[in-house]
Amino acid sequence: MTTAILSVGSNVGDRLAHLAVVVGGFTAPGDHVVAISPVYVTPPWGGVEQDDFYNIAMIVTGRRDGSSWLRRGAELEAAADRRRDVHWGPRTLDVDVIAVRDDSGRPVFRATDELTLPHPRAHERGFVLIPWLAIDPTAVLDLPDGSSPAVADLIAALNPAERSGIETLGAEPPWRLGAVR
Ligand SMILES: Nc1ncnc2c1ncn2[C@@H]1O[C@H](COP(=O)(O)OP(=O)(O)OP(=O)(O)O)[C@@H](O)[C@H]1O
Ligand SMILES: Nc1nc2c(c(=O)[nH]1)N=C(CO)CN2
Repeated sequence: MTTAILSVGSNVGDRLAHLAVVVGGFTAPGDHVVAISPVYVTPPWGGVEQDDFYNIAMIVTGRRDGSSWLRRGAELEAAADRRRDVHWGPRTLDVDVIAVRDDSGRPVFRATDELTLPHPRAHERGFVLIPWLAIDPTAVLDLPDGSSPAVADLIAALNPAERSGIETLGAEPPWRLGAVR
């Protein structure tokens, strides 16, 4: 049994419906959605001019290792007709595995092209950190060097430009809001 933090984003088509594919997508025996953040409207990160994203963070548990969380994310991306065109460009659905813990709560580290854990750019992305903090106010990002910066401190350390413009969506999403654990 592992616990994963997922970051989910969409900026093409029906953004809420695409996020809902992931919210409802952990149906295998043993999978459990522990928490879902509010939906945040976030300006595009990474320098490509494109529409705003809707982003959420989720905490999920299941009988999966890191690769299996990544594979399930890719299946759900495919269900939303995700195409890989422009690097950091527009997409119907993107599922990133931010961090994984084993059943003893120990962080899982990986450094392969297929899967790097924790996600190597998580610490610099307001669209990942702000939703994550909303469902786990004591969250830390365990790093391979042994440090564990608090997500709240990583947000405080962001360039204000990386933080500004990230707002919760006013409308209620089509699933139950908030931390569910
Ligand atoms: N922690 C991770 N979460 C998701 N994908 C990862 C991770 N580590 C490595 N990858 C690999 O990254 C590849 C490219 O992913 P993708 O096309 O979604 O990149 P991106 O979302 O454009 O950029 P970024 O990786 O910066 O979020 C995937 O095929 C996957 O194998
Ligand atoms: N705001 C925002 N910007 C992004 C996002 C995202 O999910 N949200 N995903 C990207 C590719 O991983 C690139 N840029």
